[in-house]
Amino acid sequence: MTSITIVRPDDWHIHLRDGEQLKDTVRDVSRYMGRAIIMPNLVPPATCTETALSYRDRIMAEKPQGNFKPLMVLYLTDKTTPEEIKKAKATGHIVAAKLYPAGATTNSDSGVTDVKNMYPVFKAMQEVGMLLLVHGEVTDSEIDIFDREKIFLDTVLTPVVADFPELKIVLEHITTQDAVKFVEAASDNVAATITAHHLLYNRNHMLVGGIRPHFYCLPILKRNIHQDALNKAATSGSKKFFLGTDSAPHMKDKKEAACGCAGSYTAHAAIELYAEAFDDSGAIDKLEAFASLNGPDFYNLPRNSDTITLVKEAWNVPESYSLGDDKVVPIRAGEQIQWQVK
Ligand SMILES: NC(=O)N[C@@H](CC(=O)O)C(=O)O
Ligand SMILES: [Zn+2]
Ligand SMILES: [Zn+2]
Repeated sequence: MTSITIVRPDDWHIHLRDGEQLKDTVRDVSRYMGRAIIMPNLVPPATCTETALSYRDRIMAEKPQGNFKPLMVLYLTDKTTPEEIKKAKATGHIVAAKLYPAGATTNSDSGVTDVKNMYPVFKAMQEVGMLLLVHGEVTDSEIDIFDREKIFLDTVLTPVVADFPELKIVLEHITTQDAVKFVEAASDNVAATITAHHLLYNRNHMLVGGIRPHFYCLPILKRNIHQDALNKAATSGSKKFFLGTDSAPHMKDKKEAACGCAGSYTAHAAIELYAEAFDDSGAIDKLEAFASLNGPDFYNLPRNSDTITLVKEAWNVPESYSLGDDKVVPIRAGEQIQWQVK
C-alpha cells in the first residue's frame, strides 16, 4: 500500500452556495481543507463588505469541521468603488476581489462590462494588497467557446498585467496550454489555480458515447493536449500553480436538463481526486507543494501547521449526495477513486 503525508491542503477556489445547501457544502469543504477561498457569485452576489461578512457568518454558523477558515471575496461590478476595496481589506476577512466578465459564467450577470472602467479599483487593490481573482473568458457571441480563454488572455488580461505590475492576480481554473504559458511567462505576481477535473478529464470524457452533463463546467473541458499541459504545470514544481477545485454544485435536475447549468461537484473527494491525478502523472511527490504550500505562499498567509495522510486504497463514490432539499451528482458518481484520506 502506498501512502503519503502532506501539510494540510487549502482550496483556493470553491462555491459553497447559500441557504439550505450550506450545511452540505460546508461539511464537504471542511473535511480536509484548512482554508478555502469562497466564491461570491450568490444570488444576489456578495458585492460589498457587509454582504461578504454576513455570508461568512452563515458559513461559520454551519460549524465547519476542524479549524476550517473561510476566506472571503468581493464580487466586482461596474459600481465597485476604491473605498469599498479599502473597507473590505481592513476587515481582515476579505482577501481578494473577483472579476467576472458580465455573462461569462454561472451568476455573473452583475459582473464587469469593461475592464478599463475598473482601473481605479485595481489601483486601490494594488495599494492595499488585495488579490485580483479572474474568471478568464471573453463573452463575445461570435467567439468559439473553446477559444474564449486564450482570447481573454490576449485582449483583456495582458494589458491589466502590464498596467498593474504590483497587483497580485490569480487566473482561476485554467484550462489551456495557452494559459499555462501565459502564467509561466508573467511576473511572480501572476499565478493560477487548476481544478482536479481539468487534470483528470478532457472534452472526450464529456462528449464521446453520449453527452455527460456533470462534466460540463466553465471554462469548458478542452482537448487532451491542454489536459497534458495542465498536468505538466501542476506537477512541474513551479510555485505559480496551486489547488483550486472550483467545486460548483448544481441540483441534479438543473444539470440533467435540456439546458444544463455549468459547474462540477468535487468537494466530496477533492484532495483524493488530485492525489489520483498526480499519481497518474507519476508525480505524487509533487502533490504537497501544489496542494498545501504554493497557495498560502502566494496569498502571503502562513502554511497550515498540521498534516493529513493519503493512502492508495480504492473506494466507491455514491451515486449522489444531499444538497439541501435536493441532490448533487458528484464527479465519479457510482465509480471508484483510487486514493483516500486515512
Ligand atoms: N465553473 C463553473 O462552471 N461554474 C461556477 C462558476 C465559475 O466558477 O465560473 C458556478 O458557480 O457554478
Ligand atoms: Zn469561473
Ligand atoms: Zn468557480
